[in-house]
Amino acid sequence: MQATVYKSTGSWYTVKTADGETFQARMKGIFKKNDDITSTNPIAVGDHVTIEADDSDANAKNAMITDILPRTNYIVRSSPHGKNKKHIVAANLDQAVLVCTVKEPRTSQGFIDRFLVTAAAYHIPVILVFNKMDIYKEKELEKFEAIEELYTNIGYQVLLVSAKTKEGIPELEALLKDKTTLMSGHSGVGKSSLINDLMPGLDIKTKEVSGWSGKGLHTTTFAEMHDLPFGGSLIDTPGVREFGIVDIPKTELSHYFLEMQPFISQCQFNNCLHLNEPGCAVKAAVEEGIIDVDRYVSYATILDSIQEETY
Ligand SMILES: Nc1nc2c(ncn2[C@@H]2O[C@H](COP(=O)(O)OP(=O)(O)OP(=O)(O)O)[C@@H](O)[C@H]2O)c(=O)[nH]1
Ligand SMILES: [Zn+2]
Repeated sequence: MQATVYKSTGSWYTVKTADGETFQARMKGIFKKNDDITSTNPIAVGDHVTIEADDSDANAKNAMITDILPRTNYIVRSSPHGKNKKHIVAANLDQAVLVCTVKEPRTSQGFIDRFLVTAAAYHIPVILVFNKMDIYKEKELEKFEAIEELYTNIGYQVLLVSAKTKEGIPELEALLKDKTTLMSGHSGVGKSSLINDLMPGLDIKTKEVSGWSGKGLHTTTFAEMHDLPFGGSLIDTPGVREFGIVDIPKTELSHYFLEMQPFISQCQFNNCLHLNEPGCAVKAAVEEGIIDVDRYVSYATILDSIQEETY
C-alpha cells in the first residue's frame, strides 16, 4: 500500500493513504535509500512510502514502512547533531512559501535571499508572503512597492497579506490549491495564524511575540503536513530559522540568483566569482542598475560564508 508521511516524531511516523486512512508507522529494519546525502533522518514529511498494515494490536492502526519511493526534491538544513550531517526538512514539494514581516519581527533581505538560493538549488519555486500588513501606516506601505517590484521582476510571486484582517488570504488560497507547499519563516512572523486562517478548525497554537526580544516563542516542534480544505497540503516546519547553504560551490552560487543568470556566460572568466575580476558582466549589470545592488550584497555575503575548503 502507498502512503504519504504527514508527521515524524523520531521513530514513529504518521502516514496517510490516498483513501485518507491514517496509520502510525515504523520503519521495518534499517534501509538505505536516497543515500545521495548523509541525513540524520531517513524518512521525512512529504515522503511517499510503501507500508504494510500491522494487525497485531487490534486497538491501534499501526503499520510498517517497507520502502521509500524516489523523491522529486527535498529541502535540508544542517543538523544540530554534527557539522557534516543534514536533516531533511521535507520532501516532494511543489513550492515553498516564505512568510516574512518587515517589522515585529524583521525579516532581513539577507535571510530572504539565502532562502531563495537554497530553494533555487533544490528547484523549488518560492512565493514570498509578507504578513501583518495591517500594522503599517500609509507611508510605510511605499517600501512594499519596492520589495514587490524587486522580487516580481526576478520572477518570484509576492503576496501581501494579513492573518488578522484576512487581506490577501483568498489570493494565498488560490496559490496553494492542489499543491504541496512548505511553509517557512522566522518564529513570530505569523505562520500559525495563517495556517489557522487557511484551515479553520485545526487551531494551531499561536503565542504572543515576547516583548523583550520581539521574537516569537517557539511553539511548534515537529514538521507536519496538513490537508488543506480546498485541496492541496501544507507542510509546517518547526521554527526553522535558517536553511544552511549546502552543497553549493562558490562558482555556482550566482546561478541561483536568477537575475544574474543571463550575465554569467558573458563574464571574461568562466570561473568568475563576480567580485573583482576584470570583464565581469554581473558587476557591470549591478553598476548599470540592471541587477539590484542589495541583491548583489546578499550574493557577496553568502559567497563569503561558503567554506572554501569544502570545494
Ligand atoms: N497585527 C498582526 N499580528 C499578527 C498577524 N499574524 C500574526 N500576528 C501575531 O504575531 C504573533 C506571532 O504569530 P504566530 O502565528 O504564533 O507566529 P509563528 O510564525 O507561527 O511563530 P512560531 O510558532 O514561533 O514559528 C502573534 O501574537 C499573532 O497574533 C497579522 O497579520 N497582524
Ligand atoms: Zn563575473
